[in-house]
Amino acid sequence: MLGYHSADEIRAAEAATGDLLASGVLMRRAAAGLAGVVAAELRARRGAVYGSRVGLVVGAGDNGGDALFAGANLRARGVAVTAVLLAPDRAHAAGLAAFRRAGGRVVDALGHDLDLVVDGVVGLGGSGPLRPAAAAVFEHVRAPVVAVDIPSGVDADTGVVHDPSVHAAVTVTFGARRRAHILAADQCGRVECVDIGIDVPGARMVALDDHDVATNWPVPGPADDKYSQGVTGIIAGSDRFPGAAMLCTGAAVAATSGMVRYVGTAAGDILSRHPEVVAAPDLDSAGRVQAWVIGPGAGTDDDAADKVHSILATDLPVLVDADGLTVLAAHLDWVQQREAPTLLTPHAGEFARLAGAPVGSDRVTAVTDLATRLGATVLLKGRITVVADGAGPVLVNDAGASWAATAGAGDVLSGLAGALLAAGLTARVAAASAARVHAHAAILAARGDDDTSAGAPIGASDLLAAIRPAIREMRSVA
Ligand SMILES: NC(=O)C1=CN([C@@H]2O[C@H](COP(=O)(O)OP(=O)(O)OC[C@H]3O[C@@H](n4cnc5c(N)ncnc54)[C@H](O)[C@@H]3O)[C@@H](O)[C@H]2O)[C@@H](O)CC1
Ligand SMILES: Nc1ncnc2c1ncn2[C@@H]1O[C@H](COP(=O)(O)OP(=O)(O)O)[C@@H](O)[C@H]1O
Ligand SMILES: [K+]
Repeated sequence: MLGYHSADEIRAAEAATGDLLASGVLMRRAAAGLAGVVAAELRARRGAVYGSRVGLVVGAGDNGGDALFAGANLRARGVAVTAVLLAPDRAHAAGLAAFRRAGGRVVDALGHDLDLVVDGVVGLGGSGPLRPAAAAVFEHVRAPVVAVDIPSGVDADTGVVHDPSVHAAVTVTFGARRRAHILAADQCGRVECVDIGIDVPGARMVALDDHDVATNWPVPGPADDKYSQGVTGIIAGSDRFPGAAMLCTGAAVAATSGMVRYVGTAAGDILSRHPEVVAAPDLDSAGRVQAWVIGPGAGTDDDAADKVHSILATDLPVLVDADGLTVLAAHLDWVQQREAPTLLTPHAGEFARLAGAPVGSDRVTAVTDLATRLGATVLLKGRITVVADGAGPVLVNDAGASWAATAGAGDVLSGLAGALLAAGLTARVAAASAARVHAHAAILAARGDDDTSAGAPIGASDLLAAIRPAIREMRSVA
């Protein structure tokens, strides 16, 4: 599990070091770590550090100070280092002196023959987009960028990527990861965290890793039978959308052992593809389950609404998705009154219906607020999945690729997460674990049989077929 911290948490941890901060020791450590990563990057990209060319873009604060001290360190390793100072009068004085002493050159514009560019414009102190002077410099940069702390123009806490902003190949951070490092993962590139000897508190934002997912994933034990592992109930599909029921039910079958029950009009299609599913025409004859998934392709008419109401009136864990969420938007009290766990899995449009306003740029706060208001766990879909229950740390998952942005992929996700709920995982862990396996399955499906493949577009059926391989791969690391 990796933690991600807010700018305030980092600043407090730095301040708590007292002298180390005031004397500049923290900055020297940060700069030494930064120079080490830049050197390793040069070695990897061109085979040698000595004789390579690095450009620094230096802002007015300590972020620029890090870059200048690192520049001095790189000079000592035989790197030709030039620096553009965006605010020459306010550049970090000690850093600039060290840089000059080491033979670094201050220039008006970066050369075109650089091996790497270091973005030391702004870090935690930044706000808004890159300002025009900085943007003008980066407009001509073709070399890969190593960002100091955070790519400039990216908000440290919300991960909002302003325009313009820096797109980094590598981001080097200090002491602990910032929230932007996962919320704007694509903009940050590879993130390297350098130890500078600060103590950060437990993170309020975390990401499960493959090992966490694998150890939580329910698999049958010696004493298990088909009932003991939790039976998943699925209410999905309609005459218009039978496919949603197939995808959702198929995902639940693939996710866990035990049993999946299905209620709805797509029973014929489902049984022909998944004969292990136990289907029933209505709720009364459905049999017992340990968690329900309701909504994918299920329609929004009165009958569909009645079903959502009845299911939410049970004391079982319930996952509501898709059409179920549209129904729910007019009856939020059905969720607010519940004692049992409720997991809602909206995409941005469904989120806006539930919350009464668009997600906005601060996705984490928006999801946390809705979860708190409803007393439910909310999973907001997208490249970066955000899961909040208003109580514990927010769980975030970076899909790492966007192949899952395809119709029906959400139905697969709800089947997966619902099966984990039925197996007894908490709503937050079920949601985050499902998101991670779903994302990995999308990558495997896009890659096909060829490990080296750059990938090709997939449909949700391909994603479904890759669920088991994804679980296998994750379990093999645990
Ligand atoms: N405090 C410490 O001891 C340490 C701080 N460190 C570095 O210090 C950074 C924080 O330094 P500061 O608090 O001085 O702040 P920054 O250097 O991040 O930014 C402050 C400066 O950037 C300007 N600025 C703000 N937004 C801008 C934008 N969008 N475009 C262009 N310029 C903009 C501001 O006017 C201000 O002059 C961290 O991110 C980290 O890189 C590290 O050296 C680790 C130790
Ligand atoms: N840009 C993206 N990158 C990665 N995954 C994405 C992206 N956009 C959407 N997804 C994922 O794909 C699925 C889409 O779900 P959804 O929008 O509900 O589609 P549908 O209702 O057609 O199934 C979700 O699991 C979501 O997290
Ligand atoms: K930066």
